Amino acid sequence: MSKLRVAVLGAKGRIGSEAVRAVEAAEDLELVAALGRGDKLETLAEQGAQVAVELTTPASVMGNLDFCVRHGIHAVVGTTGWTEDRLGQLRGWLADFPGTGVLIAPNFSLGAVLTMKFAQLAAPYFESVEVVELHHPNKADAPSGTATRTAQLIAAAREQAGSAPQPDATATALDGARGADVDGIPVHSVRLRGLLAHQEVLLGGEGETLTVRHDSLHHSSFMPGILLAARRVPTVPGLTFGLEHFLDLG
Ligand SMILES: NC(=O)C1=CN([C@@H]2O[C@H](COP(=O)(O)OP(=O)(O)OC[C@H]3O[C@@H](n4cnc5c(N)ncnc54)[C@H](O)[C@@H]3O)[C@@H](O)[C@H]2O)C=CC1
Ligand SMILES: O=C(O)C1=N[C@H](C(=O)O)C[C@H](O)C1
Repeated sequence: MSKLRVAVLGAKGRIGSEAVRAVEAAEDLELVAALGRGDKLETLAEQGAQVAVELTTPASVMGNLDFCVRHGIHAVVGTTGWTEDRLGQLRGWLADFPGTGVLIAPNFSLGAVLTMKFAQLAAPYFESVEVVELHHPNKADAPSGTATRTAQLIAAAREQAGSAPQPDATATALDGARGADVDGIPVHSVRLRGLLAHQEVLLGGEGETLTVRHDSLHHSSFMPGILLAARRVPTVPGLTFGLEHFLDLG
């Protein structure tokens, strides 16, 4: 059986370099390109890449995906910075190339995907919900893509359940003291040497709290999800947001 031809974009980065090793080690995948900043995207077409794993920066991801979609190269995207505007633009490109699949995963680790699911499930049953994400200090964006997505899912679950607004008597606060507001859910970002990627969802009700916590201790935690997505994305045309849809947890 022929191997799936995979390229990695952002191949010299923290997660990209781990992805290069993971693709090389997978018996059913062939690494046909490993591109860093400044390398020519044409290499993807020249090398016959079928799937591009995009792990770059919010500033680079749209240009890379524009190229991939126009060349019928499926994409698995871990890069953060997704807004409704960007998603709309990407959907527009995909509409012109209907056979092409793009998966955007705010987080490729199974534990993080389950954290989001558990938080979404629990959110309507508690009066208060806040998200704390903790990352290495080299991370460029805050809040994390995972925390943003988690808060959006929590907010949607609470709206659907008709939950009351969260109790909060704060009358004065220093800027930032109550975190960022993502769809009404406070999200707090910690940047600390020694950490990699961690998240807690704190839920509070009368006389009880529930904490859902996940820790990525090494970039290897993201690799099974990336490999699964690379294998699956050619069979799922259009835009998919969230690895849970490829895990049948959707
Ligand atoms: N979805 C997930 O599970 C995960 C997502 N991420 C996200 O992935 C992205 C990268 O994270 P890190 O590896 O920590 O950052 P990093 O800064 O270590 O790596 C990014 C790399 O992309 C390169 N790059 C920039 N523009 C490029 C272009 N046009 N073509 C090719 N390479 C380009 C940079 O030179 C750098 O080597 C971030 O947005 C981060 O939040 C990180 C870990 C897990
Ligand atoms: O930059 C990181 O490291 C990570 N980025 C993603 C995010 O912003 O959620 C995924 C994970 O948290 C690691």
